[in-house]
Formats: sequence, C-alpha cells, structure tokens
Amino acid sequence: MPLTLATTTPGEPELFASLQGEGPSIGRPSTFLRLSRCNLACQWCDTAYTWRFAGDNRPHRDDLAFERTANQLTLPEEDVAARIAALSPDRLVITGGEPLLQGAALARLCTLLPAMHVEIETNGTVAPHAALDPLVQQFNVSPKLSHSGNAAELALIPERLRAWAADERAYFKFVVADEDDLEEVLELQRQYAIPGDRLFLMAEGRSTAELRGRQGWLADVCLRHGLRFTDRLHIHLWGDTRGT
Ligand SMILES: C[S@@+](CC[C@H](N)C(=O)[O-])C[C@H]1O[C@@H](n2cnc3c(N)ncnc32)[C@H](O)[C@@H]1O
Ligand SMILES: Nc1nc2[nH]cc(C(=O)O)c2c(=O)[nH]1
Ligand code: SF4
Ligand SMILES: [Mg+2]
Repeated sequence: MPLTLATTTPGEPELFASLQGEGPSIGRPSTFLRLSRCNLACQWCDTAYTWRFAGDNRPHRDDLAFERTANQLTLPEEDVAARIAALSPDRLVITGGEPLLQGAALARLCTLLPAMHVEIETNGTVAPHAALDPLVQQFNVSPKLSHSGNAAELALIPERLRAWAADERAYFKFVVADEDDLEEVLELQRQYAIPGDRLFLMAEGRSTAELRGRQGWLADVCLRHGLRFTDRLHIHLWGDTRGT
C-alpha cells in the first residue's frame, strides 16, 4: 500500500531536512515527511494544500483551492524509506495533513527505516494503527479548539483524548489566538488531567509579525498556569514556505 505525500512543487515529494520548529524537540535537526489528506478543515491551516482540493468548499481564511494532481504524489514505502535514510539517519518527523490516516502504510515504512527517533504530528482524532504504535517514540498532539472552525464532535474525540493523556509519549500542543481559546485549553486540561509538563501553548500565526503579536500575552499565560511555551522557529527562519 503506497504512501500519498504532499509536494513542494508538482512531482517533488515534500521530504526535507530541517530543524524541528515546534514543541518538545524544538531545534533538533530532523527529516520531515509531509503526507497528503486530512479529516479536519481548520480555517487557519498553514498547509491547506494537503487537503483543500478543487471542489472542497469548506471555509478557509485564504479561500484557496488546490489542484489535486499537482499537490499529491504516491510513492512506495521502499522509495520513501531510502530517501529518508539518505537525508538523515537520526530523527524523523511525520506530519501532514493528518498522517495517522495512513497508519498501515506508515507502519510498513517504519519497519524499513534504520533505527531512528520517530515523532508524529497529529490532530489527535485518529488512533495510531496497531502495527505503527510501537514503532513511534513521540506523538505531538494538537487538538483543535472551536476557533479552528471544525465541528466540535469531529475535532475532539473524548476516548482519544483520554488515551493520549494516559500515553507518556504524547505531548499536547494547542494553537491559541485569544482569551477564549485559553479557557477551552484549561477546561480540557482539567477534564483529561493533562500534566502541565506535557502541555504546550503555541501562538496562531504564519508570519513573525502575527506570532510576535500574540507571544507576549501567551508567555504570561504559560507562567501563570504552569504550561510550556513553544515558538514556531521555522516561520522566523524561513517564513511560511513549503519544504522548510
Ligand atoms: C499542519 S499540522 C499537521 C499535523 C496535524 N494535522 C495537526 O493538526 O496536528 C502541523 C502543526 O501546525 C499547526 N498549525 C497549523 N496551522 C497553524 C497556524 N496558522 N498557526 C499556528 N499553528 C498552526 C497545527 O496545529 C499542528 O500543530
Ligand atoms: N521546521 C518545521 N518544523 C515543524 N514542526 C512541525 C511542523 C509541521 O508542519 O507539522 C513543522 C514544519 O513544517 N517545519
Ligand atoms: S488538522 Fe492539521 S492539517 Fe488538518 S486542517 Fe487542521 S492544522 Fe491543517
Ligand atoms: Mg508546519
């Protein structure tokens, strides 16, 4: 079963070396693999080219629709594994789109890799495939609040949140824009007993100006509530650019 990847330009898979820009592994050199397709539709999603294809009229703030064939590429796991091994033998970040939608193919990919640290960026709505789960060292789980524009019952699946909260490998990374979002995060933290040490707040923004506009307030909030703060390093270094 092949993998469906995102592209940087038509025909070029989005598979690249970069510094992990967010969360507990921030600053670590890593190989990134970006998969196509998502089960949610966040209106501020910075990678809408992975899911918002022509004909998908769900709202997005840029109101863009992307051509599917130019933005997707299907490759066998063997090919993807060889490209990853050539880029970096140490750390792999798998993202998307929603990578856990392709769990069986990812499990096969991971069995073909040299021994390396594998972390997965996920919206937290999909259980990891049983064969994939033991091959992953870290899950960076970013549950979606009401400002994402997804229906609440799609964005937050209670049994999944309970499972992530109980999993020591899972770090929560909430995208926050304002005070209302913070109230939702604190309620989820209380409801699912998420330890502050595994809970990051990250400003919503796709530019340094947008991030800086929110980060002063967000830093105070983290101090007040004993939560972790994460920047989006790659935005400052390279902007909102595919393949970085
Ligand atoms: C594009 S998503 C892909 C993985 C998965 N679908 C998810 O949402 O976690 C990667 C990360 O970027 C975050 N993100 C997307 N758009 C953003 C924005 N405009 N501002 C801040 N973070 C954003 C997501 O919340 C997630 O943590
Ligand atoms: N450098 C860099 N770090 C990242 N961490 C999470 C990312 C993502 O899009 O999931 C990401 C990304 O796109 N680039
Ligand atoms: S869940 Fe992730 S990839 Fe999907 S729309 Fe939201 S931010 Fe984008
Ligand atoms: Mg990103």
